[in-house]
Amino acid sequence: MSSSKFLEAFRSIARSHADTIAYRTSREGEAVTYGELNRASDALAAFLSKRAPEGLPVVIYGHKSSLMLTSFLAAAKAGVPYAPVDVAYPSDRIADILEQIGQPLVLDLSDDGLPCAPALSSQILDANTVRDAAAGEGFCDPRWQVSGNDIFYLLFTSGSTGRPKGVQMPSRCVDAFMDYFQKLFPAGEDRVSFNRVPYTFDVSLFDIIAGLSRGYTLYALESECEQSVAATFEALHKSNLTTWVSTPSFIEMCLVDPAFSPELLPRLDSIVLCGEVLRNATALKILERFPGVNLYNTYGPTETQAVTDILVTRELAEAINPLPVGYLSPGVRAVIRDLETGEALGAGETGEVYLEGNTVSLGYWKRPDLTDAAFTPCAAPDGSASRIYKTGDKGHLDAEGRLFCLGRLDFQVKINGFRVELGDVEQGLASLPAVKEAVVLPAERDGRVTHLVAHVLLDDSASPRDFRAGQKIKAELKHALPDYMVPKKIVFHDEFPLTVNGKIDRKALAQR
Ligand SMILES: Nc1ncnc2c1ncn2[C@@H]1O[C@H](COP(=O)(O)OP(=O)(O)OP(=O)(O)O)[C@@H](O)[C@H]1O
Repeated sequence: MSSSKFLEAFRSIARSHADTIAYRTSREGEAVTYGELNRASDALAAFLSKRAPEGLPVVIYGHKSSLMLTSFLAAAKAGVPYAPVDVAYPSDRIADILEQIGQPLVLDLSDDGLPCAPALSSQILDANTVRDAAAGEGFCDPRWQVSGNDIFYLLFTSGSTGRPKGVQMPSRCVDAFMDYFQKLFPAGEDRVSFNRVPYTFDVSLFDIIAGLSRGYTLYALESECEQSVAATFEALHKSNLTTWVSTPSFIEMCLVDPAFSPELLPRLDSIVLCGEVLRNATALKILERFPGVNLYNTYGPTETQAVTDILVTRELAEAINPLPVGYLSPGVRAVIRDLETGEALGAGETGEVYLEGNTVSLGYWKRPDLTDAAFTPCAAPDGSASRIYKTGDKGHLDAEGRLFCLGRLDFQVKINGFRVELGDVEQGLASLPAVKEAVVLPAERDGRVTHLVAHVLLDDSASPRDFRAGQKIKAELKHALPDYMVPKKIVFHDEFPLTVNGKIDRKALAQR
């Protein structure tokens, strides 16, 4: 009988470490053990196996809670794909997702209820109904569980580049991800990982898949804590964290406060970052603040899950700028293709990154057009059917096989006929001594880019942020970049807005 390696690993931990806490929050007394999580997800799986419409994913709507985790596990045990939807999503986006899936069963685990028409779902079950089912005695047949090419989860991309697309991730890919990334989650007593990232963002799979298969306690922040840095720090103080998981932007926000230190997190020994560029300055600051910690840069689009990792040392961060995103997981291969000809390029040559291997998704839910545009069928080394994913990222491999991601190709614009990489302008700005970080956005009129706007954080937050400061930055930038790449407008900020996933929110910045 084929099975899910992840579920087997989780069940085995639940037997050997039944009393270990699997999930807890900063709220006193809010915790669930591995034994309880296993039992509750078995009972809910029995319920879902009768209630979930055949062939459709079940939508799990809510934020962070043990009931969310119970529901994910229950769906996988029942052989039903799950699609997490976060309460932070706007209602039209939620409606779009329900419509795209097509009348799914919805587990509404939110406090305020689903903010869109009930007619978009076949049935909506509230948190109390789900809790009652999870507290029941239903028998969970191990033969129901997802395995092989069965869809384990359906994650909708953020839609920053258009309408959200449902990435279908098969069970065998989740197993391959677990097999590889368990190494960042070494077994040990009382290991605690930071469950900060929303479940709708694939970076959360580090703690859900690698963490839960290793007996880690996932530590989540209550929603109220997420609203302020002071409350976040108070919660972190109670966390006992050993393993940090977040985007670089989120840890940068924490680093601004000197209280973010080993005194706050005395047990922290690993930091896993993913989802965005890890700047050298940030890496060095982390290593200075947390001496002895293992800092990992990891990379991967939702369509492939994370596929690279590298231990970032002080030596590496001082020697190579920008930092590599890492070595590829052994089941995955990267090919760099020329942007014009599509030809495969050699080491050191920059082009578009294509990924192929055992964690590449099957494509988008009910969108064969988009799937065909981004995925090419191919044969895996063992002869089985596989796919190559066209990432839309610019990058190169070095002679050692390390991958470098140099930004998204859709961050490329044309101004007066000149092709400009926004990432190159951002790097030019960030290399000026006065600039800590920069995001460059195109300003458009009638569908044409007229000029660039630079959004800037200054290294010294006390220095003046007036017209003259902007002129000075532009003058300095002209030494490094051609005139057409120099932004016309400089906007200073205290901090950049972040998306719910913890990435810099470029859409929100464009409104400022
Ligand atoms: N370590 C990293 N360094 C640099 N860039 C990274 C890193 N990790 C991820 N990325 C970027 O994030 C992308 C993956 O993020 P994600 O799948 O969330 O898509 P997105 O482009 O942010 O938004 P959307 O959901 O709209 O597609 C990668 O393709 C890459 O551009």
